[in-house]
Amino acid sequence: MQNLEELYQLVLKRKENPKEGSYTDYLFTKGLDKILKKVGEESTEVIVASKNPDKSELVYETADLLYHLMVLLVEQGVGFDEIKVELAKREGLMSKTKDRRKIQDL
Ligand SMILES: N=c1c2ncn([C@@H]3O[C@H](COP(=O)(O)OP(=O)(O)OP(=O)(O)O)[C@@H](O)[C@H]3O)c2ncn1[C@@H]1O[C@H](COP(=O)(O)O)[C@@H](O)[C@H]1O
Repeated sequence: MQNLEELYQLVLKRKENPKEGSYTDYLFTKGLDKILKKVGEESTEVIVASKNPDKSELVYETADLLYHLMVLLVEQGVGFDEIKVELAKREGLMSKTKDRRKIQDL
């Protein structure tokens, strides 16, 4: 089982060492426009799946979207750590916002 960072690292490995028959390699070979098309398609599929009472479809489509997002980040040279740093910054911002709300509520 992979976590998201491990998936990113695997995709990065495919970019650095292309493997014949690999779907990831196929996407990198096709290039940015193809990757963007897939991200668009998978995003739409997440939206459609969200309307379905069966949540397993949403889980499946979310996994597809996350994979294609990892491919996009690697293609664009964005490191996984950059996303972690951005999320960490927001954590700080969110707690400050909550603190401000608490003060306003007094
Ligand atoms: N997580 C994924 C993953 N999620 C989805 N997909 C592929 O994404 C494609 C999405 O299906 P679609 O029907 O939308 O697309 P398609 O018709 O197959 O192809 P397109 O021509 O439309 O691109 C399928 O071919 C899936 O196999 C993935 N392919 C690979 N991974 C991970 O990447 C790793 C490396 O995979 P390879 O690069 O193939 O070795 C794997 O071990 C997995 O962990």
